[in-house]
Amino acid sequence: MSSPAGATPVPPRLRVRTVAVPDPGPLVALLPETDAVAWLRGGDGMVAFGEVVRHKAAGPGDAEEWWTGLVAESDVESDLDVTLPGSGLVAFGSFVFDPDNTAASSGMVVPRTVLGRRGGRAWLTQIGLEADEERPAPVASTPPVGPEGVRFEGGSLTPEQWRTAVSRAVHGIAGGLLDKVVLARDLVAVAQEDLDPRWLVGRLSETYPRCWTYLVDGLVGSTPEMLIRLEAGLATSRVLAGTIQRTGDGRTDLARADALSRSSKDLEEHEYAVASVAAALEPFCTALNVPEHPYVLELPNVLHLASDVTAAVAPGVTALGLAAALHPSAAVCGTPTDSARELIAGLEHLDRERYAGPVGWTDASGAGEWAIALRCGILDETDPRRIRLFAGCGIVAGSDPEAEWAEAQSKLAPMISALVKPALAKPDLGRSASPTASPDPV
Ligand SMILES: C=C(O[C@@H]1C=C(C(=O)O)C=C[C@H]1O)C(=O)O
Repeated sequence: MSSPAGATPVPPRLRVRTVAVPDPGPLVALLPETDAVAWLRGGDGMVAFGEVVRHKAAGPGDAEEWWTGLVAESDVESDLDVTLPGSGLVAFGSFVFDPDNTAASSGMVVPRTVLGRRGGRAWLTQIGLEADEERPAPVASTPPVGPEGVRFEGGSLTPEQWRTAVSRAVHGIAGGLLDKVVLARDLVAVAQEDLDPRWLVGRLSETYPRCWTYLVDGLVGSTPEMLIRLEAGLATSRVLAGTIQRTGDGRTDLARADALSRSSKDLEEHEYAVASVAAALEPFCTALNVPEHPYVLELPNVLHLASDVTAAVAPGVTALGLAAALHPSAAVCGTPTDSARELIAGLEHLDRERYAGPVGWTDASGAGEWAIALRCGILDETDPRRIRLFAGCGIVAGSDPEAEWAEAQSKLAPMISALVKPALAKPDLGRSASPTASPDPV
């Protein structure tokens, strides 16, 4: 079932049943071969399958309106003794980066079956139209198959053209046109056989347990950046900007983390991103906490400057509503937003589609998580052997095109490693290499 963007059809009546279940083991092993949805982090999360309702949304704001109507019409029963975010009625979605410059579309899907785990509790939700019969519980499917013979094709710009685009952006910044712009590039991977997204989800979630690994409508990746998570009135945004590649040598990486936390170029780039998130959150909050200094987030491939912005939100505010207000942040677009968006359209020569847009889920209470779709690829709908990978870099006055190229390459590494056997990525050490480390509350 679907509804065109902009129309307001009568929402269907949904019957939703959530029951507590014994620990189902690794969630990723339960993904079916088709119609699979995944949202995983450190063993917790949700896997979902089947499709009861689909909504082609114009953006998160329109999706919020549609969702409110659907929730009002649904009949939800749960035997859980506590309310677990994500249990009961839930929808997953992904949104394009720039609706004015894409051939792709945004959408939300209500799955038929959801298996979730959080903090040692597991649940099963089954969703159907009122007239539907009871469905049997899911059974494990065949094991995922790794890709063979993957080759890579160049993206929409050659390396030289992309570096020239970066130089032009630096020039524009020096000329006072704008302060920061994020430029992305793409790379196409082609396997000998159809790609199995479950394999990619498995590899990504295993290698990047501190990131949010997602699979929604052929968009697959593992992002370290949380646009907005809302739970029990508390909103959290993990803002990243400012990056340095890891070398694999502990001492060198420690020195790099130290250098990153003192780099004026990276701190400036970070400041724009934090300011954009704080300004967008402000109207929805009763209290807002913006850390004064970033910490260094350590991932297997890169180190990032990171700030966790937290806010107490006013009653009635939802995760989707906040995502609508926050996207696009300066972490993936630039400052000022409109000039950056215009420059991106002029310089990138790339349809970002859903790369760098919000991806995540909402539940009936309005709680949810909307991450920024980074470190990802979009499976080709017409040729399932192909996937387009994306990565971008924040460009400020002090950016060097050669260094930005290398940075984008290291941001492509998670997807490239997941596609190419055996594993290339190093394990996540699960701690910060930074002398300015802070705990990991998100
Ligand atoms: C744009 C990407 O990443 C963003 C840009 C960063 C940077 O320029 O330092 C860091 C994290 C993200 O906010 C990407 O991964 O594609």
